[in-house]
Amino acid sequence: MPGGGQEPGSYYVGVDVGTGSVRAALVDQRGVLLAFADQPINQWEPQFNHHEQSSEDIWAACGVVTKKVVQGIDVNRIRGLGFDATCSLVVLDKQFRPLPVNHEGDSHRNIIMWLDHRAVSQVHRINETKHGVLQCVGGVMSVEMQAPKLLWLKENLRETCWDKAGHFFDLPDFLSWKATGVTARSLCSLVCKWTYSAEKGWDDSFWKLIGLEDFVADNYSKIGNQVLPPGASLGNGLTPEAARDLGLPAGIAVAASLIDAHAGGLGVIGADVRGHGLACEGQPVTSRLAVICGTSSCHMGISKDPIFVPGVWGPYFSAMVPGFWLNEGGQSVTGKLIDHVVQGHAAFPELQAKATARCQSVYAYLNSHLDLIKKARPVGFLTVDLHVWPDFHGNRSPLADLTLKGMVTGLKLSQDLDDLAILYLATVQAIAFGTRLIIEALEAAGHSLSTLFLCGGLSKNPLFVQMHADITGKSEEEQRRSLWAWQQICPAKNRTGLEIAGYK
Ligand SMILES: Nc1ncnc2c1ncn2[C@@H]1O[C@H](COP(=O)(O)OP(=O)(O)O)[C@@H](O)[C@H]1O
Ligand SMILES: O=C(CO)[C@H](O)[C@H](O)COP(=O)(O)O
Repeated sequence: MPGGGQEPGSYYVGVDVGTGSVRAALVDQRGVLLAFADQPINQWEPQFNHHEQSSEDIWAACGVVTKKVVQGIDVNRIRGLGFDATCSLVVLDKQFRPLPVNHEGDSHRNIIMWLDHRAVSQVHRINETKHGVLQCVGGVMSVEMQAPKLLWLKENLRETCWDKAGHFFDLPDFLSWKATGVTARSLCSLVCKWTYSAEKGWDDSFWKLIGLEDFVADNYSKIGNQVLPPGASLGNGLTPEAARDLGLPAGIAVAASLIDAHAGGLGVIGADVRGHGLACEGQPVTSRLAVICGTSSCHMGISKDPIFVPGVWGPYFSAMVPGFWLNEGGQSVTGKLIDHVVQGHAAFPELQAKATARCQSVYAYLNSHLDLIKKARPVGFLTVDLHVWPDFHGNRSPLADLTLKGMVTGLKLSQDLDDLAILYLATVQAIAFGTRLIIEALEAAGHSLSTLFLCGGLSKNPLFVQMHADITGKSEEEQRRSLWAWQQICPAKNRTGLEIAGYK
């Protein structure tokens, strides 16, 4: 039984729907992690830049992981459930059934994923309007946000999808609806991805100007006209049907959701750093930058007053830490880019065989291989003749240019394991330089940052963490002490951390 020893008073379940998998955690009332489970989810790429998922597939995966983490406990001690997910667009008809977001008419694939870049002409036209709401997303709307995708559906799938649609959800809000039957949306998703304003609500002039006056006409019922702060309790809690699906007791409290990067940012930015002799101890929470690095990387910086950073999303009020403004930098593909570069190399089969023989991940093997070939100088010098520009999927921040492409200079005729290891290193360094570019943009606009706090899959890669310290750090002393890789988020410590920083 998880947690052993003294029976805690209460349990809480958190579900994190990432790009590649669904994860669930069971924690007690102190925030101590008691159990963890993950379950892969399907992704479809029917054509280049079209990325789709299934809401039914994701909900089923949620049930697999929640049932696993509550095995062996008294489920009647479970007090609450919360969801976070990627900001993908879920489409349902008026009876809440999935609708196809593809030309094949496959309604099982009813999600346009966050990294989908199909709506290029739509987002170009939206940005050409120079409408005022664009000042809340760094001046340029991303093709990955919801308005361009909604316009694409109206212009391309009018009969098979748009005219039949009853509900458009951000994925985190779909999950809380599925759990409670409540269609209220979270302030987090609507403010960050839909142009909703916490103080003014929807801006009719924006939706009319871009050709989506449909939403204004029905008072935004399809995209949400009841908005709650993240963490607010929804309706009567978990419905009996959802309780059966998830293996949890009906009626437990279900929280209004968060986008995945915002949940990771909230968990990390308030980390309790006392007693580690770190430079950031006693520094304000606004001097911390949370970097949620997985398939993508999201750079979450908060401030007491709004800061406009050209090319960086936000400023968003109370979208992550209540009472604070949020700026979100980002790199659309980081883990995905490293996987793409490594798996596409001619020496990958040899790498895979050697890593398997050593019972290591390919990244652990590559990291040790780099140490083997680095000779006398620090490993970072191995790429003195090889450089990567990482914008293989456009530049999210701070250049905010979806047309940019990736680049590699310094290639030779050889394609052996050494070449693969050095190309992998150059890619990791390029991503760290991208983070440095985002930090410089944030600081030029008014942020004062001293420490990076990493979480997500890439924070398990010591080379990725070290290159971020080396490339973004200010001095040798600060480099060693300034980066705090928080791989195991423990809410109890973070709650204490937020109290340290003076924020309850
Ligand atoms: N132990 C590890 N070492 C190196 N890279 C890792 C490790 N674990 C996960 N990753 C990378 O992190 C990315 C997935 O990040 P994760 O946060 O787990 O998922 P998601 O993006 O779905 O939220 C993938 O690119 C994967 O290769
Ligand atoms: O835009 C987002 C957050 O604002 C996406 O949800 C995020 O970039 C995807 O996260 P991950 O890389 O963990 O799958």
